[in-house]
Amino acid sequence: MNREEFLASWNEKFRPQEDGAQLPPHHHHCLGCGPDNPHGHHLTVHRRGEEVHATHIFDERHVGAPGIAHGGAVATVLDDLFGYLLYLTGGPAVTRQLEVLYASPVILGTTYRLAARVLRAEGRKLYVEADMRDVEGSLVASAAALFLSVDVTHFDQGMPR
Ligand SMILES: CCCCCCCCCCCCCC(=O)SCCNC(=O)CCNC(=O)[C@H](O)C(C)(C)COP(=O)(O)OP(=O)(O)OC[C@H]1O[C@@H](n2cnc3c(N)ncnc32)[C@H](O)[C@@H]1OP(=O)(O)O
Repeated sequence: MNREEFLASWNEKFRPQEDGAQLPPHHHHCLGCGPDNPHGHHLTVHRRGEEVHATHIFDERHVGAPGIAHGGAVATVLDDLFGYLLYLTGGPAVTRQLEVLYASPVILGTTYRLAARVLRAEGRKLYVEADMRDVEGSLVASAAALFLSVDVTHFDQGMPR
């Protein structure tokens, strides 16, 4: 896929998405959600009203302390989930600042439920928050982030020359 096709395919993702819809991966090799990334989390995300929701199980590829997910892997999933809110806000943005609260260990092989929402938008700034809970509903992690909207040409910086 050349540069023009790549950027066009991303623009296409920002069409309005119905409530309940499964949202498209950012791209096929995205670490958070790309189906073709063997090291990735393969996150599957749905729109639920004005939130985005996912269910996730961390595995041995994400290990930190034995049997427990690495904090960076947890942050990756939360950050990627924030990236799905962009389908609701309607345009590309990138993480400028991310803060994660680790409330309790995230156990490998265990199902967790994640939800993210936009708190407010101020010009280019998008303030977002997310939580991750076990199936009983107890909080295991939460995150707050500032995303800044960018033009699609921002992503040109990473395109092969
Ligand atoms: C086609 C699209 C595809 C979409 C897919 C995308 C998702 C991909 C997958 C998603 C995966 C998940 C996501 C990922 O992994 S995204 C990947 C990780 N993130 C990045 O790579 C971003 C790297 N950073 C940058 O490129 C630049 O810093 C950006 C572009 C973000 C801003 O550089 P720029 O030069 O443009 O901006 P600025 O410095 O003039 O600042 C602008 C304004 O912001 C204010 N400000 C700054 N900091 C703070 C702060 N902490 N609290 C409050 N305010 C703050 C600042 O004062 C100013 O305000 P004002 O003076 O204007 O009022």
